[in-house]
Amino acid sequence: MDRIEGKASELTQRIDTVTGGRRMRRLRRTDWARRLVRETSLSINDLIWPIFVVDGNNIVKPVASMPGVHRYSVDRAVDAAREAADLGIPVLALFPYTDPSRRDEAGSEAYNPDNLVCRATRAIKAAIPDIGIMCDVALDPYTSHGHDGLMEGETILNDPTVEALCRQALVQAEAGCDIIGPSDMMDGRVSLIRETLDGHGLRDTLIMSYAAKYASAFYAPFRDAVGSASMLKGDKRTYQMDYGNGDEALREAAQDIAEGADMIMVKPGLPYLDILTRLKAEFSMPTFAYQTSGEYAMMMAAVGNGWLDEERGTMEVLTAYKRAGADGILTYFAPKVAARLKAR
Ligand SMILES: NCc1[nH]cc(CCC(=O)O)c1CC(=O)O
Ligand SMILES: [Mg+2]
Repeated sequence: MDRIEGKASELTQRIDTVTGGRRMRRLRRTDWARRLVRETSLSINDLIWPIFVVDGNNIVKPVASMPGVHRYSVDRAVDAAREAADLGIPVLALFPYTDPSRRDEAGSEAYNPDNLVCRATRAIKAAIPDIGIMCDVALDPYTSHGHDGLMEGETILNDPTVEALCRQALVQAEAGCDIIGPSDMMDGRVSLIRETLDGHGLRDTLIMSYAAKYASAFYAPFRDAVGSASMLKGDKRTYQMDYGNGDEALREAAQDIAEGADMIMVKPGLPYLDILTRLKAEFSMPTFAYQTSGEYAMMMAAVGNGWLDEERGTMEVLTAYKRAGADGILTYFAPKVAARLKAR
């Protein structure tokens, strides 16, 4: 009775008046309450781990601009896949480092059925059949000019590139790749890739299109990792999207979905969370985000300097991706995050 009749101080009365007595901090007081009302949680099932593969044997070679990230020879990529499967990571995305000697103007190594990515796919599938394998479709790891498409003078040709991409997707799918990820941003490629796969009886191979892929400064360390940084002449702004545009991402995604994409992706991630939210709200498709090499490098540089706590930083950022609408995230932090989530 005392408490009910007890008079709060004048300050408390004023705060009760402005808040209507609804004190927001009540739900934040304890760990159990915070966990109870948390709207979004990150799980191991949300993670796709991109790894770099390289020719040779028993090689695990660090990528200088991405502390903690390595290039693996096929045998060691199989070990990485086993580690990923043991952690419960659903999918591994493979990217090849291609020696300059294997590159040409046409990027023809892209559709060599025995190229590095196909060999890695076959080896991983044979050893660990239950992990999903995703392969990038774009010519940049294979071209001597570092572009995603075929070049004529200064122009990146759309239609002849699409033909090459179809051949690339086919050798990857035939090698056992589960998810084809066209990252090239040519027009019409999703539909022609679907047609090619179906025409070869590969109706179960999934397509995750890089639907909204922006011309970004945040790919720089990746280009180092696949060896195209020093090759690249000019930039990719005639095919990747302009970072000032949001509506265009909706039109891009609408096209890719109409053409048969099973899943769509936004890339980069952190500077484009608004795009992620809009695409998820508009299309209700399985929607993914790529936490790019530049985002990874930025965070790891701060971690290396002692300016950012890696565990807290990664959990916060990856959860933010999910809150924004991502069903999953391609992230170089995947194995570390999965190990921490598993240990909880
Ligand atoms: N088409 C190639 C490709 N696929 C994925 C990335 C970037 C990945 C990353 O930065 O982590 C790129 C680079 C680019 O478009 O130049
Ligand atoms: Mg498109």
